[in-house]
Amino acid sequence: MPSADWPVPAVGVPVDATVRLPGSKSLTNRYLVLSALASGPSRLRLPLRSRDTLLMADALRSLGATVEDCGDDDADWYVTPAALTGNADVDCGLAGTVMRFLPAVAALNRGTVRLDGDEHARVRPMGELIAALRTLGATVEDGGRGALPFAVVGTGRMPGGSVVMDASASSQYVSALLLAGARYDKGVTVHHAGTPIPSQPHVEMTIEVLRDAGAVVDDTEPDTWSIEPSELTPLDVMVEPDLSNAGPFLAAALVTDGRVCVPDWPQHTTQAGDAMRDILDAMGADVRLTREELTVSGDDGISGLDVDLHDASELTPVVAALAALADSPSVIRGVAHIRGHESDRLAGLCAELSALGAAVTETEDGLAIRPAPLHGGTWHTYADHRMVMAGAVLGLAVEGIVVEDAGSVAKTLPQFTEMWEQMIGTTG
Ligand SMILES: O=C(O)C1=C[C@@H](OP(=O)(O)O)[C@@H](O)[C@H](O)C1
Ligand SMILES: C=C(OP(=O)(O)O)C(=O)O
Repeated sequence: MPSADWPVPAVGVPVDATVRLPGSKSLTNRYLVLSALASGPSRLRLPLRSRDTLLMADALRSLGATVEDCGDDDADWYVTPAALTGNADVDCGLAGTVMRFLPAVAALNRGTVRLDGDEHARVRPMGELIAALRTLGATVEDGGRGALPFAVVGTGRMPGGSVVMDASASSQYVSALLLAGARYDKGVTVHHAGTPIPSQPHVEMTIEVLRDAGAVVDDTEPDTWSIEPSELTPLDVMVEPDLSNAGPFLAAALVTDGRVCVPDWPQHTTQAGDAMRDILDAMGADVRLTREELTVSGDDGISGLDVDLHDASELTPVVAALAALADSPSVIRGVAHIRGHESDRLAGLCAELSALGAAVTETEDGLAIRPAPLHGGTWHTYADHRMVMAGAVLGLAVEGIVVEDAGSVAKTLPQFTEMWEQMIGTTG
């Protein structure tokens, strides 16, 4: 994995490849948290091993849980919970799931947990979650910043109860309180008050995995979620492939008029990345899902589209790259909050696509992209894995794209550049 610049290999012929994706980041980190809070050991089969999930495993270890390799090729994780106790320093890296989920777990710990992360992690939104944790009974020392770094000072139990918060900056605030909430004395009721919560499928994912662990969750009222206090049962789960990480590979089929097949695409899933099937279809691909695999084929260019990515905002960089290569203009809406993702994705995509020759306008909640002939150049990535993936998609069609700091893709897919080169290498 290059940590420096990556000249994206151009491809002269249609790709024709089967690409097997490692496990979902969002599922792996939820399963890790639930396993560490469960009443006995759990087994996670084929979890994702990437920077975000390794940081989560380390964070839970520092609170007392054991996370060990097991299974064929040591590909699985065996997680043994323990009483959460002691003082710890947690590195959140740039992982939203660690910086949001872990404080809600740390509130159950007896001792002080100090959390910090990458430079950009310190500007990712946290304030509403910190305030909500305080309302539910936690002591959080943040020097009034409402952001990393901060410390959670725990007594070994957390009262819980009801809280109103504005989760319009990130669905992860709601997921965090629910994931830990079954272990709070009174459980948790969260009511969201604000503009519509983004990335709603991720909340549905949280509820689904909690129910798998025996939790009782009420989601019948709009914008309100309640979890009863209860034990969590140990898990034995196979982690689905990461469908958001599949996005750039599937996009390659459309860009090159080729064919890309992803085995084990789930028939039912709460992963937001599943939305890529409809997006690719709307952009002109032939998309077929069978029990065994998803196959995407392109054969006649790329159509622009008008799409609301509020529910699947992590797909924005790759969809924007496709839009810049399309035959007609596109509008991406509903993603104002991704200014608070790993980088300010709206500003970054606008600057980088414009620098290659596209006509891009940043709107209040998205991007308007008018394709134009693109030229090569450095694609800056702002330490953002999905910017690396977007640069790779552009490089399929535009000669001379150099993706800066491609190593940051390790956040969710350390093997990305090797997989990409292999996909191109399997071309006929
Ligand atoms: O809970 C999760 O696993 C995630 C929730 C979403 O966050 P936001 O609600 O902040 O968009 C998503 O974009 C992120 O990649 C993963
Ligand atoms: C937004 C993302 O990640 P997170 O918020 O989990 O760091 C992402 O993976 O696109």
